[in-house]
Amino acid sequence: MPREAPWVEKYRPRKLSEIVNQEKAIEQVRAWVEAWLHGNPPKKKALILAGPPGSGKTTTVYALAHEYGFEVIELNASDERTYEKIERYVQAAYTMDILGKHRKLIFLDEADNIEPSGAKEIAKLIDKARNPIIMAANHYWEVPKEIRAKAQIVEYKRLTQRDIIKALIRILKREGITVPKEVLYDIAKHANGDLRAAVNDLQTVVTGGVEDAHEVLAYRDTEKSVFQALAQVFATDNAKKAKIAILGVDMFPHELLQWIDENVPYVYYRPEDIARAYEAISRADIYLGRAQRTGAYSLWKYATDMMTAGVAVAGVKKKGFVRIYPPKTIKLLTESKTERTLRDSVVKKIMKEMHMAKLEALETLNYLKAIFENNPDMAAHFVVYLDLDLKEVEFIAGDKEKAKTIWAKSMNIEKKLKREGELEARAREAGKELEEAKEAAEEEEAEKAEGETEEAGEETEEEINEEELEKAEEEIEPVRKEESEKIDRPKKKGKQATLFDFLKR
Ligand SMILES: Nc1ncnc2c1ncn2[C@@H]1O[C@H](COP(=O)(O)OP(=O)(O)OP(=O)(O)O)[C@@H](O)[C@H]1O
Repeated sequence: MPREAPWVEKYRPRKLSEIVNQEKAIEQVRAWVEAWLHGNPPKKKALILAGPPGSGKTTTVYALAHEYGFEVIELNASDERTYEKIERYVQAAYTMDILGKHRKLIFLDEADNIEPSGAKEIAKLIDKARNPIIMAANHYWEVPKEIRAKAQIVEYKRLTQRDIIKALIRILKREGITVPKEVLYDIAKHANGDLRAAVNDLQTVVTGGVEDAHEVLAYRDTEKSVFQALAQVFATDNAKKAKIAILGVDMFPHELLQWIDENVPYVYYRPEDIARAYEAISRADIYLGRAQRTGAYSLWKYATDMMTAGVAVAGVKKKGFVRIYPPKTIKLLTESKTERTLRDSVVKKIMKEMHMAKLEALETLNYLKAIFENNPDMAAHFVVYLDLDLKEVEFIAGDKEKAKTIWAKSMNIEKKLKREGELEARAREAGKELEEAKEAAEEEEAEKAEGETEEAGEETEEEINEEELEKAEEEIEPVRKEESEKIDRPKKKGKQATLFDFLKR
């Protein structure tokens, strides 16, 4: 069955006037481009359209080209050969030539991704440009400053939920379909100002059946970045772009692998391409297995490179809209949500108690899983140290029976610690008594030396003092003994504690 064109392309506005709620930006772009066309190139020969994803920047460039008769030369800023390519085009005449070819407009997307090393050269090219250069960026301040200095900024607003709903209704009318109002509200809310995300969600919901809409959107909310990241991985043939796409996805590599694994057959259609993609996946799987067995987590990087870049370049992709499916192995939505919540709460505890950054804490959690699986005694110490609850222990151990054993052991440690606390208090008390007895004895000694007391009285008092001393010594002895047997706990506060603090013991 041929796949339908993505609605984000099908319904991309062709005219500047159709672009929603960016009037001021459009006005600035028009004035700038008209200056070029009137033979009076603006002082700043480049524009930076800056604003959130899915707010209409790319759409503006193409609508502008359409209205004013430009040919768009689209270049990607992260491409290593960008400089060479721009150089080729900036010097081309911008007026229509006698063969009736279009004027050229250079569009440099992701200008916040330009290699800093090339920024100076590109800035020089802007000075020499004979064609309009328009750049787009989500983060204006991440565009290299040499380039910012040469370009005029045009700001794009984040679209409101109202703008998004209006745009979605327009699409539905043209498709001749209706969708319940609540679903539209839900989509607009989840989109967070990104109309591209909203249109993709609408198409997903309509294709998959409106009855599942709420579930799909809820899933999408928690897994937002993975849907977006995978759509990017599967849309590119560029290894570097595929690797960059998954940065910031809050997931372990083996989870991500399941997602990629699930979606390969929907992206490729030729058997040899599917085989190549699975070859990359199985190599990633081998790296992950090795990392798990040996603890060499640096292998994660190779694994993620294989599953992203390796899969992205595996062959010819199907054309059109890519719907990303969640892996079947992550069964019920609720289950995965609970697991995620548990994982987050454990990671937070590791970060707090061990003074670690999130990434490090995630890695530590991996070690903890191995410890909980193989060494219940050590695991029990971690339970106490991190103040984990039973659910969290079950999550880390991955097995209810193991979790019970660890939990019972941790209770014993808690009890011991509690006794230790009491003993410490008693030792402090006994120490105090000992001090007092010593002081009294010393006083006595001094009095005796001065010969100011009677012999009989001296003896009685001396006997009492010695008795007190002995009693106090007796009391303190078991406390000292217990003290020396006390469980060693790594210091909680101050310097970052590592797993090695435990493993060294
Ligand atoms: N202001 C808008 N008016 C109408 N449609 C819009 C608007 N903004 C975005 N869209 C729609 O959303 C989709 C994505 O828009 P566009 O490619 O222009 O986003 P962008 O701002 O360039 O995002 P990014 O920074 O991610 O490249 C397009 O299909 C377009 O139809």
